[in-house]
Amino acid sequence: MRIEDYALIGDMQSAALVGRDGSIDWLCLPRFDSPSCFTALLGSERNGHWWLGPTGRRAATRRRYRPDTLILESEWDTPTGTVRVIDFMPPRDRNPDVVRIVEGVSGTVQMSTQLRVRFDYGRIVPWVRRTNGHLQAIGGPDSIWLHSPVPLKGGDYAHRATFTVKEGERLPFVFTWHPSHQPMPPRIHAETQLAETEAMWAEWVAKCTYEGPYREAVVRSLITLKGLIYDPTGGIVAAPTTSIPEDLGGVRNWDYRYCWLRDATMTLDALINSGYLDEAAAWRSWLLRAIAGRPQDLQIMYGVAGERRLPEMQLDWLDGYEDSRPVRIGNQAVKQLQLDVYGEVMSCLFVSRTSGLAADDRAWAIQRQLLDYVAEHWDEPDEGLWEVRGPRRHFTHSKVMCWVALDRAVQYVERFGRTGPVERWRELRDAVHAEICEKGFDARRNTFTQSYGSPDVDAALLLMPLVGFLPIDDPRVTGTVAAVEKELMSDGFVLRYPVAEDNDVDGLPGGEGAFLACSFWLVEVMAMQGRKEEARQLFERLLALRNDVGLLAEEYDPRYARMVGNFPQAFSHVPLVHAARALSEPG
Ligand SMILES: OC[C@H]1O[C@H](O[C@H]2O[C@H](CO)[C@@H](O)[C@H](O)[C@H]2O)[C@H](O)[C@@H](O)[C@@H]1O
Repeated sequence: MRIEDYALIGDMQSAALVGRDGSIDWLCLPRFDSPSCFTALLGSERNGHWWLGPTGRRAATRRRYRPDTLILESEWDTPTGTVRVIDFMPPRDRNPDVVRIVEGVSGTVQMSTQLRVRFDYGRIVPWVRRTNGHLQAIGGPDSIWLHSPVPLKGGDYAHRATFTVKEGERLPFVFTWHPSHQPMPPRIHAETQLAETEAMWAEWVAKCTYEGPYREAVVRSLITLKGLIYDPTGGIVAAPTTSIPEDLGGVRNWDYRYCWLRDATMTLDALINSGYLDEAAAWRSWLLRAIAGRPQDLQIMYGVAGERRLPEMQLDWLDGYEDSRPVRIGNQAVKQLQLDVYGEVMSCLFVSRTSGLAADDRAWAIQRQLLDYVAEHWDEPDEGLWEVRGPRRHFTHSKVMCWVALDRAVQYVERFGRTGPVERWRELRDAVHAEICEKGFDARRNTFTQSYGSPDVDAALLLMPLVGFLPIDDPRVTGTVAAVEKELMSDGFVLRYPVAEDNDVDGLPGGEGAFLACSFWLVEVMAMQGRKEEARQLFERLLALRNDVGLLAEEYDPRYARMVGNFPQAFSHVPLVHAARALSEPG
């Protein structure tokens, strides 16, 4: 199944991917980063899945989300009638549930279901038993119950049923996880949960303040971003999946089920600009807990509750998505130095305050500590925002974001009357600016470069005018944008940096697709340059890459005309929201 054949359902603690054929191929419970119980996405059905659809198994005729919700409706037209399956995960009171309601739309349709639960990322075949007609699968710490309107029969380590649904009938299936040492959880009422889930989403969407063009795409992106927030703590995952490859058949397979400071702050920027301040407040509290301690211990990412150890492992029993191995869990990049995150955190906290979030003395105390760290370490080489696994370098973008950290600190003091060594920050800000313009700029080619003295450009340089480092009409910015457009375009979309089998920009073998965030950044830059028509055309080409339910992966590979990388990806949906806003501005 292609990445774009999946839709997302979730309960803001975890999420599932539902294929066009009605198969749930990915689900981690109880949290985003828990071991999965359905892992067909990264292996085969034998690694766990739950299929439900018309007998014979085929792709849905059409799918959609119920307007302004994360409730999926898949419909199949068959020779005997039309059937709809409504899939959702109700926001949790206690145990996580996946609800699937089969609804007869017209005629009579024969349906089938097949359930293979495999705990621990597709490895543990559970012990399955039936109690009062309900099915329980139990293995190690995990247990699930399936309450179904039809009995499922076991065989070949799977459970199956075939049944018919007539026009007007509604048959609810409820799948509930709980820790195996606890008793069977109380059964939920599917239809009540459906009504409540729909009301919850409608209420959330009603708060959206965005009224500009492309509103439908913006709202779908905002709902997707909200679905990536771990509600109990306010942490935000970069994506709900691991190891969907950036290079089909290759090794660029990473676990994104964690809270990157970079991705999370960018997500918040999009939400704050669209009227969602509660999420910013929850994340600021998450941040204060996660990074509490010594500033030198700050990590670039954490678990959703602020966990610090995210050891990277390879799951050798899984074949990988289209043979893309290894499948990894955990992420070794947690140990990297990425200086840009200081600028992203400072900028996000500044924007939160200017947007109306109440002052918090603890937040300012932490910001001062972060500033102390920047002041001491800004001139060191780092791994940069792309998390290269090669040697550290003086990445120009990292230095620019150190400038942002200092700049926002100065503005914070000026605007909100906070105290701090503002004169020292001003001087350092100007010194950082001068060094970047001297060492990060190639006057001969009239472009900033990926790192000091590098022959390459990098799409992250597009952020320079967007963060206010230089004005949009500065000739050095104009030259850099032109260089990115000349050197990094692939089929009209933007690569993050040059990647080829024979170069070593990121220390990894293989190539990759166009990075969607970078393509959206170019839309914003073009709009700022007054190239509105070109910007609009690129934006609409990007919108056309979204799948049938409006979702984007991390990258798009023009070689195969397919989405690649983890899915759906916050880093792609965030700049979509910003780019739409940029297109709505006059001028
Ligand atoms: O491509 C190599 C790196 O890929 C991942 O990092 C990317 O995803 C992060 C989460 O969205 C994002 O913050 C980062 O900017 C991207 O480069 C992966 O997590 C890394 O381990 C890997 O080295």
